[in-house]
Amino acid sequence: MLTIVGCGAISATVIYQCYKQQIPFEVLLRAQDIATTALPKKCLLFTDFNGSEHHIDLPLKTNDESPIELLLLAVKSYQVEAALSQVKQKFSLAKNAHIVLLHNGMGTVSSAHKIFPSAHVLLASTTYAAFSKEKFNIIQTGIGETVFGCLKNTAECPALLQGLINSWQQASWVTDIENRLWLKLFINSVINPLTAVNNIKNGELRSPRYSAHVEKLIDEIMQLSVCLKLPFNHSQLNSTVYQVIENTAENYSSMQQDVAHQRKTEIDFITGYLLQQAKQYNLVLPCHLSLYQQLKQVEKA
Ligand SMILES: NC(=O)C1=CN([C@@H]2O[C@H](COP(=O)(O)OP(=O)(O)OC[C@H]3O[C@@H](n4cnc5c(N)ncnc54)[C@H](OP(=O)(O)O)[C@@H]3O)[C@@H](O)[C@H]2O)C=CC1
Ligand SMILES: CC(C)(CO)C(=O)C(=O)O
Repeated sequence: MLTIVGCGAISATVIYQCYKQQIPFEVLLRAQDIATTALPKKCLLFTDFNGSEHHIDLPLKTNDESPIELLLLAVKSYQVEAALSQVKQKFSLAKNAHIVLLHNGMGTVSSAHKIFPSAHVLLASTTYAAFSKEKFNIIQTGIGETVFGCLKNTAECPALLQGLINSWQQASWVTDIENRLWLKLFINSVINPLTAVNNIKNGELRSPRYSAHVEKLIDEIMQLSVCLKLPFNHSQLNSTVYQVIENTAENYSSMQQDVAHQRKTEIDFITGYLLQQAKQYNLVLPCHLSLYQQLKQVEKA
């Protein structure tokens, strides 16, 4: 059984996939969310990319009768540690259980190992897009690709997860998840804070006004990429960043939206993680550091 923590934009995307393909799943919600009137009849309203509405019953996990075999967390990176601690307080994990961390940014694996030392930690990344209109009312805005894998490529895909992947045309198990997460983090570290501090859509980064700044951020990323022995080169990274800017030109980045709605951002797990890694190689990344500090000021205000 797949156990899914929360029912936000991306977890609902996975819940919808399970519902469509009749894959057994259960959902772990906070006590206050179960009690709230915002969850009528324990049902999720999911509007798919074509605009069709689906009322999906949420089978809630409320007791510890059967230990968790496969736990999927698609929560904000800064919520991972607290969510895992809450799971640990109430539920047990099966021997050989797997935990899948699906979020933007990096740096949560150590928390998962600390809280559940004997579980296998898997990672995932998605380019699907969705947002919460309100609690348990999710609108899908983009169909993308979801990849799953294991750090250092040391484990095989567990059967339960393979079942989900087999039924999901736009999902796969990959052997280079770390590189993919780094690439996503590099892209996010350019687009997200720049659009957030300047309060602009992604597409505005194509303007000459921002090109020198984007160039400097990419130069600094390349210095870290070389230290980490990642297989990226400057022109490839540059064209990938501009391709994502082009593809999402009309969108506001998640960080711009978080700032606009006065929510906490994932900056500590994107630029913060980048700076932390750079420090280990005595690398200073002045442009990223300055953008990090600006974002922190904006977040505070
Ligand atoms: N939305 C998107 O289009 C995309 C998002 N991502 C990434 O995916 C990750 C998830 O994003 P998204 O789905 O948008 O975020 P959401 O905030 O919509 O979803 C997270 C959900 O998990 C809930 N939650 C958090 N902690 C717990 C807990 N301990 N117990 C139960 N529920 C919990 C949250 O509740 P509450 O709100 O009450 O805290 C929220 O409903 C992020 O890293 C994001 O950057 C990546 C690609 C696209
Ligand atoms: C790719 C990008 C920048 C799209 O907006 C994104 O992942 C985000 O907004 O978090």
